[in-house]
Amino acid sequence: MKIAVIGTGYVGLVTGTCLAETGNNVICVDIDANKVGKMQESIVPFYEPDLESLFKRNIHNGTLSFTTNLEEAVNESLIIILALPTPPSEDGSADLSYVLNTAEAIGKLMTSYKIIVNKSTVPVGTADKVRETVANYTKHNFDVVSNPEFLREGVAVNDFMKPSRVIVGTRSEKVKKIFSELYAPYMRQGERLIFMDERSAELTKYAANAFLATKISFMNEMAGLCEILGANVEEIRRGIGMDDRIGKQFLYAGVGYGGSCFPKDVQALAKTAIEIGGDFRIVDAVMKTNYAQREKFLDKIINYFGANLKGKKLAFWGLAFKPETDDLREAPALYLIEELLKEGVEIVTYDPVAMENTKKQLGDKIGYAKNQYECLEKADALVIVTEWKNFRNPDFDQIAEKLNDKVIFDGRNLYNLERMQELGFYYNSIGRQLVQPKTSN
Ligand SMILES: NC(=O)C1=CN([C@@H]2O[C@H](COP(=O)(O)OP(=O)(O)OC[C@H]3O[C@@H](n4cnc5c(N)ncnc54)[C@H](O)[C@@H]3O)[C@@H](O)[C@H]2O)C=CC1
Ligand SMILES: O=C(O)[C@H]1O[C@H](OP(=O)(O)OP(=O)(O)OC[C@H]2O[C@@H](n3ccc(=O)[nH]c3=O)[C@H](O)[C@@H]2O)[C@H](O)[C@@H](O)[C@@H]1O
Repeated sequence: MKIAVIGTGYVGLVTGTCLAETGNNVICVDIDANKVGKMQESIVPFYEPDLESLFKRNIHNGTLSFTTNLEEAVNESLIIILALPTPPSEDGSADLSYVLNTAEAIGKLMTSYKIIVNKSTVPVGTADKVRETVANYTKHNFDVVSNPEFLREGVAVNDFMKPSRVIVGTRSEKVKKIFSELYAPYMRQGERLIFMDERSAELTKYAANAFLATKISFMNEMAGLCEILGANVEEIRRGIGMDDRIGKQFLYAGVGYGGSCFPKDVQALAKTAIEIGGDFRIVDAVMKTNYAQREKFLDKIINYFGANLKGKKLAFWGLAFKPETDDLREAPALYLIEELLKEGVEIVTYDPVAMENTKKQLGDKIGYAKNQYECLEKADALVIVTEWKNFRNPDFDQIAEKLNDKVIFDGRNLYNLERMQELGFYYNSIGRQLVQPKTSN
């Protein structure tokens, strides 16, 4: 099928590449000429594991191409997928200007029947707004489909190629037939393809993200209880996760969820509830807990140093909002760094892939180490914010040797408490007992 994907971010480029991989002809459009130039030279413009080989293969095969020219893409395609940003507006609702401006442009440019697909995360009623907008500018027939995306950064290709489900919001039988064919290569006998009305599809996306965020905030609250009651949140996680009704995933306590989606989508859902005259009390609590969680972690560091905080040097392992991505949007590390800088703390960081993006944001306000051990040189404590694999089993002798004091604040519970006790570290993690070096008397 001939497909245009508008917006080549994490969602658009992965979608375009994976659709090309199964034999479609995909033309990707982006407003950012610099980015398009890179992609035309076969350079993937961001870090996403497993994307590059598919991306290069399909460019080479001629099934994947890039342009800044929307008209060309609209003319050549039957299906036009919008994978555009929907950032939070000042009041917390989703900003639909990218989607609606593009809908207007498509309406003006189209010269035959098109299927306009919304893959961006958008509030209920957006499909209707897109339909109205396009209709204002064209006399040609078209359908508008809500096809929310559930991929995760870091495993995006796998999530697209083997989706847990694909939601297609449409009432058109013609579109259902076309989408059954389009998604057939990614389905096991089609049982994961779910058709519903557009409004339900739009709300399903928010329900999924808000529910996952709720699991995380629940566990973060539980971690707070564990610290006071002398329990271990990792045992609670294992103990409840074995129950299939609860499930093992998204039960990891930490420094609070970040990323470009959970914070904005949970907030947008709360805003939707307010707009219709109600409120969504659970979602409000989820947001509060999430912000409190990173503040609590910050307080642990501040309280440890007390009056001596100013002038201390801290080593940060991890900057991205989660491992396997260079995305810093709403990354808890950035919040912690900004707050500690205000306290006069010196910060040196290491992240396997997010350093370049961090430099763009923070410049020389912080230091950037070549590797995780250089980062520790003469620091007063190590702060772990992202659970990259290479932080999981480090050389503790080097850590002890390089740090001024054997002090670790671990926002991701990477290490075993007994081991840290044996090694003589001060080790402050999440929802587990504080480990302090034994004092000899
Ligand atoms: N990042 C993720 O993991 C997921 C994101 N989503 C949703 O998908 C949507 C897109 O998200 P991301 O891919 O993260 O965004 P992104 O910010 O990574 O990429 C958006 C792209 O659109 C381009 N763009 C902006 N205006 C344009 C225009 N008028 N014409 C053509 N291109 C334009 C930008 O230059 C950029 O390359 C959002 O609604 C998001 O909530 C949904 C599922 C997962
Ligand atoms: O709408 C979106 O954009 C996407 O948002 C999330 O994907 P993503 O933001 O890439 O990352 P997640 O793996 O969900 O992690 C989000 C945040 O939650 C945190 N998290 C996750 C799981 C957990 O148990 N504990 C926890 O603190 C992570 O550290 C991270 O900061 C969803 O998982 C995707 O299904 C969805 O498509």
